Amino acid sequence: MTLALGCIADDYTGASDLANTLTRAGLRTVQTIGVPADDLDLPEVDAVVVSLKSRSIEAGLAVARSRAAETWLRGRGAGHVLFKICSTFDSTVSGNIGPVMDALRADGGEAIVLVTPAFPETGRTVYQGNLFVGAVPLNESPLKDHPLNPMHDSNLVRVLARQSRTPIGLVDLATLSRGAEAVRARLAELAGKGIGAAIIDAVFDRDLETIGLVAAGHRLSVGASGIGLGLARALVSTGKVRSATATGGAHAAVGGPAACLAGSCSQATLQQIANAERVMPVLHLNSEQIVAGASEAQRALAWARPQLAEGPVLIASSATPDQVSALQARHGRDAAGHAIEQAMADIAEGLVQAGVRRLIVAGGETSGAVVDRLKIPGFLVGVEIAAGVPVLRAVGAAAGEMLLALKSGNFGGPEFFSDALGLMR
Ligand SMILES: Nc1ncnc2c1ncn2[C@@H]1O[C@H](COP(=O)(O)OP(=O)(O)O)[C@@H](O)[C@H]1O
Ligand SMILES: O=C(O)[C@@H](O)C(=O)COP(=O)(O)O
Repeated sequence: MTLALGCIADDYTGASDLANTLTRAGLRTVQTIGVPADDLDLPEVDAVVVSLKSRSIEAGLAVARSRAAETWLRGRGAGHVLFKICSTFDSTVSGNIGPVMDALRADGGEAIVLVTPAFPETGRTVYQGNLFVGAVPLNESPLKDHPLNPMHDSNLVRVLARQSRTPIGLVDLATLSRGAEAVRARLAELAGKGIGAAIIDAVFDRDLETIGLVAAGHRLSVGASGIGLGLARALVSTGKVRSATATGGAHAAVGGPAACLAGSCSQATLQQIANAERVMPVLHLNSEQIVAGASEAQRALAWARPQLAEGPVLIASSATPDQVSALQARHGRDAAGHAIEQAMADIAEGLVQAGVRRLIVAGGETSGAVVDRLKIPGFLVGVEIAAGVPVLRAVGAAAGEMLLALKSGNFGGPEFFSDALGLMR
């Protein structure tokens, strides 16, 4: 297998979002969980997205894991590596976008790296280096209340500079609108001043195509699905990849009981859970009990098991920003998040033991904990449920044939759970 594009995603929902985008743009793509073992049977593909759970871990560990993924991808011929981050630039002052970018840049010997979280299809646009989520700047969006990495600054040049060892520059929309040569000239100018990374504006998909053409001439780029789209289109338009329809075998039905788990506390997910209450039984977990070590997972399983034959169920820990802050004030942010993620993993494991073969998980960190517990080494990409969320078919899972959907907290329409179930047969 010789890869046209190697990708390292800092969480599992983000990885499936990118794998979906690359697939739709004509690249045969597989998503792996971590660096694949040598005996994992991967199909012939153009792109591999290695999923890491590295967004919220200690920066040194995120760097080490990202480097291991990079070595594997480059070893399979990937001339370009995309470090996939969140379209809302989820990170903290200590990382992990800056430290990972710095390390991969040093490894690849890149003078300057293009960085953009723009993903216009989901309302993420960047103008003058400021990230907008829909109509509002990042710091006014629901991301200001994220349980793990609240975002309080929409100026990404500033945000990345705080995390990175290199000075950060800007390629603005006016330059971008003059085309690929103008962008290359601006990058050369910035690199000449010792600037090692540049946030690049992007508002429309056509902007991403210009960015993709320029980025494809480099060894590394950093961004969300939008830059993935640009890179994929560049690889197809320059003939480096022959456009494919879909990776074979991703679409067959698996049947069996279905369940949904929600650990995301995003506004979008809270609305989706409220709407799901009209069409399926929903259990709201007691997060205080989970953190106290009580057997909430067993209670949830006892509640779910007798109902699985009747239809799908949804189990949620999701809470409003005030409730999340109150729990964190009592137990600490990391301890609360970790305990709830592990409870979700316990529940997922129990559900699969009870026969569930179609599983929808809302939340990136939550998905990471669940997929790790289920020991799923990789996914093929199936149909798109909503922008950034495909149906995934597990490859090499301990439980055998399974379909999953890993939903970024912020993605999906108001009826996401029903929409997903309708497509996961
Ligand atoms: N009720 C709650 N109180 C505090 N934290 C919670 C609660 N429910 C879930 N969490 C934690 O919030 C985090 C949500 O992150 P994640 O799953 O990545 O969702 P998103 O995709 O919205 O970012 C996880 O660490 C999860 O365990
Ligand atoms: O780019 C995005 O917004 C998503 O692909 C993503 O990374 C999702 O992260 P979570 O919101 O933490 O699920």
